[in-house]
Amino acid sequence: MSSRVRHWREAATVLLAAGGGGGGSSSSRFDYKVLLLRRSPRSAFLPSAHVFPGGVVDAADFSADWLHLLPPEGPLPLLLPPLRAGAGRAPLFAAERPELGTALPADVAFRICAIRETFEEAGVLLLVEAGEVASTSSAQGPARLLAPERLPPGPELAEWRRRVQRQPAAFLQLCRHLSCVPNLWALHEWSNWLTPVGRAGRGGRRYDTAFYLCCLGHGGPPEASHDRGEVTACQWSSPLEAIELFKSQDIWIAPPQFYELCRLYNFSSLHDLHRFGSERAVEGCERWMPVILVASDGHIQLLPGDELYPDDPDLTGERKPILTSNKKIEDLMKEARKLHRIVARDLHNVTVCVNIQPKYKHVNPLVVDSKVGNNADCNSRL
Ligand SMILES: CC(C)(COP(=O)(O)O)[C@@H](O)C(=O)NCCC(=O)NCCSC(=O)CC(=O)O
Ligand SMILES: Nc1ncnc2c1ncn2[C@@H]1O[C@H](COP(=O)(O)O)[C@@H](OP(=O)(O)O)[C@H]1O
Ligand SMILES: [Mg+2]
Repeated sequence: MSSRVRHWREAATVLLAAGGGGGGSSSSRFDYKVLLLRRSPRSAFLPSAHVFPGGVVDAADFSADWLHLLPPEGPLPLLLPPLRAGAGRAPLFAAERPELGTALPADVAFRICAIRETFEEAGVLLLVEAGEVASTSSAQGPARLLAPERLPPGPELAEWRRRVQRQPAAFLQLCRHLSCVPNLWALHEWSNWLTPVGRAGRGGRRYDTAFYLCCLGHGGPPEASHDRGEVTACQWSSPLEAIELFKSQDIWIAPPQFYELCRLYNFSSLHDLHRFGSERAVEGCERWMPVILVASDGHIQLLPGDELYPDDPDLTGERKPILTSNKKIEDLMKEARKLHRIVARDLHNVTVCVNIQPKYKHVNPLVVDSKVGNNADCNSRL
């Protein structure tokens, strides 16, 4: 066993975007939709929140058995494009995990985790035929799902889903049974968020979560079904629809997911989003832990690069995890020149304000709500 003290769990999630159905409204700015899941009100972390599919990584996601999937065809080729020299490397991708023995590289294991969780939580299987792995390339455009005739009949697939929920190692058995491989190549490293200290759920739950982008073309968004347990609803929405549902208080989206939806807002076309995400991924990313600054009339989540972001943020909560000010948000905004922050005036009045250059060739979020015009220095408005 590792002697590492664990202050958080490691997790993976996927921004699953799908288009290509040709059935989208012509008045929509977007030709794709993104999958959001509502968490159970009984969840110990983010109850009832809308999030992307995802969850905690399991030892089975790191299993060396994945390397020998599908004998006698041979080892699963690890064809993930290498990161560019000098790329950002978030700690969860670089960590040694001696407790797992000979294990898969973390950027493969976290992809398997995200794909497994998407099956468990939404019933969507992001697999590729084993025989097609060698010719799978993101340069070909958004990914395809398996043809429906390659899947087991509905009740059998539902039983596999329950088995995987009970025992994550069953996911490898399912892939073996179908002669398929998790489509690692369809997932593109996008970002990495660590739950702020002051936002731990029941039992101190915090998550260091790898966020991937996956764009699916052809045939429109696949049917997603919740599991009546951990997840109580599934919906495909354009970034604008999701943000509007949040603003109208129909749904509540946690700040990191809100930030990422505002980034997606830059892309109205699935192909542009896919091209950007797949080409940018070789730059890697860094871990972001928001630091909470409580003001007199709301709170701000400071992000790296903001002039108020601490030089030495308290990752574990042993020093000063939450900052406080007796000033109003408006004053804290007026005084600042370098902004990278999520401003929450209340639960549903949330704005991302950023005027710094994004690192790792990323894109800044767009500010979607013109009602926040009183924020002087946000980079862009709609
Ligand atoms: C995938 C999760 C880590 C959930 O794991 P689970 O299914 O419960 O095993 C999901 O929570 C997630 O995607 N988290 C990513 C980032 C994160 O930690 N978000 C929440 C931050 S706390 C917060 O924002 C609350 C607030 O500020 O009001
Ligand atoms: N029916 C249900 N209602 C609420 N939460 C559920 C549930 N079934 C499973 N869960 C919770 O979902 C989490 C598993 O999520 P994932 O597989 O995405 O990591 C676990 O949370 P904890 O790990 O917080 O206990 C588990 O307790
Ligand atoms: Mg989950």
